[in-house]
Amino acid sequence: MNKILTLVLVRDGKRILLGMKKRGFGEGRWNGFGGKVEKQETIIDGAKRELREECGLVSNILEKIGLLKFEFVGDPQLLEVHVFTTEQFTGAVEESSEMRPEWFDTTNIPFDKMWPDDKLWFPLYLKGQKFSGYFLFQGHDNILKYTLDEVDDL
Ligand SMILES: Nc1ncnc2c1[nH]c(=O)n2[C@H]1C[C@H](O)[C@@H](COP(=O)(O)OP(=O)(O)OP(=O)(O)O)O1
Ligand SMILES: [Mg+2]
Ligand SMILES: [Mg+2]
Repeated sequence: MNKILTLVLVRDGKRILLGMKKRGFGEGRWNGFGGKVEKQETIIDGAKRELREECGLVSNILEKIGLLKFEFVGDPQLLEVHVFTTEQFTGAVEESSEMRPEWFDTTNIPFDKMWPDDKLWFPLYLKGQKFSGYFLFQGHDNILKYTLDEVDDL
């Protein structure tokens, strides 16, 4: 069975909020906010919870914009990441034990310090296009092959 995760990208006009991952999977990389969906919660509730836990923001209006599947050579379990965005949120941005948040201009996204797939699908996200992708990784730095499609519905 796939491992289900969420990823939330917070926008404020031309700025995007990213977090520097301080520990665990993806440590040292900028990313949106998210994580594992727990057994008793829906995917969207998991996304809202992770957003609140990791950067202090509360949003009840998350738009689903992408579905990304990741496979790692030698690991039979696929990661299934449900990607959301929001421009409507309350609360104050706060650093958590997992993430150090920072606003970036959308013309200055730090792709060299992000997961390597991000530079492939972020342009679709930034132009408002929904997407679905699959990436086969060798280790955490090399994409061996991938597919990425623009979709109307997720
Ligand atoms: N390749 C790639 N690109 C972009 N984003 C991601 C990946 N792989 C990923 O896993 N992710 C995203 C999906 C999630 O938002 C995080 C990974 O989840 P993680 O933060 O480790 O899970 P949590 O549940 O928050 O962690 P703990 O609370 O258990 O420490 O990265
Ligand atoms: Mg997380
Ligand atoms: Mg978390």
